[in-house]
Amino acid sequence: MEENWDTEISTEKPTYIPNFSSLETDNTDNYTAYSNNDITNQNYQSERSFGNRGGYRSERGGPTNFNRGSRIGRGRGFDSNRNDQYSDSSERDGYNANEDTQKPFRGRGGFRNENGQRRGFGDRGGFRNENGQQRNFDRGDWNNSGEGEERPRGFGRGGFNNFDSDTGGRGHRGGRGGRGGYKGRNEEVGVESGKNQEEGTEKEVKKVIYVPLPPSDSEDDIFRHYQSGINFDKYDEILVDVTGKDVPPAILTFEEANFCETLSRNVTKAGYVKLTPVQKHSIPIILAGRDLMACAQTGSGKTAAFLLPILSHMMNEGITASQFLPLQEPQAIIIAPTRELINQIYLDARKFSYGTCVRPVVVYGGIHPVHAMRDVERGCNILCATPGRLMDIIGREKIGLSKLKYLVLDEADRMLDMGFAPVMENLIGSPGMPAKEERQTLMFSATYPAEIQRLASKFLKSDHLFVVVGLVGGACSDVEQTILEIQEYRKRDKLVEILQSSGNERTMIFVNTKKKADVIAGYLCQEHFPTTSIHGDREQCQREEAIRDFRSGKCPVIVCTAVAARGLDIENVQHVINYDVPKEIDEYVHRIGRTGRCGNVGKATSFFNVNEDHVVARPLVKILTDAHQEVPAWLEEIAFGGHGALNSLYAADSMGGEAGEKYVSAPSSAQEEEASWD
Ligand SMILES: Nc1ncnc2c1ncn2[C@@H]1O[C@H](COP(=O)(O)OP(=O)(O)OP(=O)(O)O)[C@@H](O)[C@H]1O
Repeated sequence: MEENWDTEISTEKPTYIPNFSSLETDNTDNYTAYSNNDITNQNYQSERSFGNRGGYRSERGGPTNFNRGSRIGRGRGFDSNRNDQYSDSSERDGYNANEDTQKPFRGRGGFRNENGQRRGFGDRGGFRNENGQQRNFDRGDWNNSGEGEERPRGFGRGGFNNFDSDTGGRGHRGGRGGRGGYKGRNEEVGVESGKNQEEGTEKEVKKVIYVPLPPSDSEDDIFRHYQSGINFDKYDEILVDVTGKDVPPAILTFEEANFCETLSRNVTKAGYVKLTPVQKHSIPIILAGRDLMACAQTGSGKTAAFLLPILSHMMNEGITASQFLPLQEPQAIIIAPTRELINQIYLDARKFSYGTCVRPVVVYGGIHPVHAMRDVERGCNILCATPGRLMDIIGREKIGLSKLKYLVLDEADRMLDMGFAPVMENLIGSPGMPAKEERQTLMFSATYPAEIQRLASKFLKSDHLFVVVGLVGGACSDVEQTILEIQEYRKRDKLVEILQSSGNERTMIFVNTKKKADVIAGYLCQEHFPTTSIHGDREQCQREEAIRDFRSGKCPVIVCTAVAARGLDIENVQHVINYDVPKEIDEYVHRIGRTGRCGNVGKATSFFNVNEDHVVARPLVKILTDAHQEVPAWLEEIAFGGHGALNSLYAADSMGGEAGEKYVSAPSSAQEEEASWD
């Protein structure tokens, strides 16, 4: 799990993504992975980095020269010193993440891929290890602290440092030479000392170098929103069920919520005129001080359902942020499973608290920890955080819990599933965390598996309420769902065919593995669809750039893994394509919920490969039926017919052969590598 500050440093190797610029005659990068633009306020100047010289072999086996003869391996560097000043690097300059010096590291950049092709993101500069000793990467040092050993490898100049304690020794062996070192995702590049420079503590800090651009302060940008759609009023027809005792009556209008003037003004400026059902029921429940578990379909306004009553309380109490206190004690903590989602929630909190003294702050993995802590120090009433960062910042005693009144878990079922539950347990057991009787705990999601509902009660008061709008786990009814039965080897052509016929529609394509995300994004670029991608192996700056490019329409196609399945609210996503059907039906519901939001209509197409996906056939039929969608006869047959026959009928698929050929079980691509959450 990525969110732990330390494990984050030690994640897997980044996936290589080719630079497709040479495919375009005008030499513009469609694939934003390593676009030649200045991609962040970090002033990355990666003009010549990241290329590869050789061809890129497509899955079909044919060599595909994505980047013929691009200028590579010169390692023009970038400077992320704290003042965000661009280091006027020479062509060989490397990368400087040092906060105290502006001296750029010299990079002669080189990195060989698995085929021995040279790539160009390198540092040639020295590097100090945890003991403050200079380590010289020039000579191919390799330190894998996961294995506690140090051994030289054939890295040419430069080295590779993998602090991965979990995946240590994963054999990044050989073939990665070239001048300059390869910078592992979160390694301490250019850090003078591995010690924490804050307050002289001895705790080791593994440096993450990304400092995101502060969001725009312009009122227009803060309140920018998209229009609710033609089906917004139909939300009122959805049945709502509230379980529990002494249920506060629902409100029907914003006026009934009795928000203070500033909050009401902000709600209006955000374009909210009418409440959605989840808001009608949740707002009075939260205002009444009750614990809540709420379930409502994707895109139906759950974020405002918890933010508005919390902010209303805070504003009525005249809460103001205390600036420059080393220990901040927020009144509310909001947790979400992915970086992009928590950032989005933060932006909503900022919007609704605009013009008040309530200060929301966001901390998440992949950004510079010192930057995050400084931001917290400036005052923090609402802390929006991913789980690992939250625990870290609490552990560093930058955040105290004594004033905590609201604990919100967005995507609560995800926050309580096996991946995050231990962190959540730690959180509620943290010193100073008010007992559940003393705080208000709020959980929101579109899906709640039964076992998660049971687990949730551990976090909630016994008199909590459960609001269900529609069906628990039901898909958004505004999304037209199509399931296509298709064999694996035909998926790509089908994808291209769909994209060609859909013009410039903003499309999210979901796959089950990070590697596949790269491959499909690359393939689409090659086919001249401006495409970007987001997955857990991409650097945070690249992830954010990918979302920016998709939002702006610069890249109307984005290939995603599960990191983008939940919560993201992007205007005008017209089509979601499940290139791979997810292994869990709840994820299907979240994925297709990236379209058809806020009363707008959308469509979702899923490539159903019987060999891989038969296990979800039955729940999928239920989802389609509940959402009044057409259920293909063949899918019903798979769901409810004898499955034994299916194996032989469809087995040949994975081999690319005719049905009826001898079946050889191939490992599921989804098993190969589960898409990381962060
Ligand atoms: N009452 C409202 N009037 C107009 N727009 C609204 C209203 N409530 C929410 N919205 C807008 O609807 C969109 C979807 O809201 P939100 O992201 O909160 O959905 P969600 O239910 O949390 O979805 P998901 O389950 O995918 O996380 C947002 O753009 C939000 O600003």
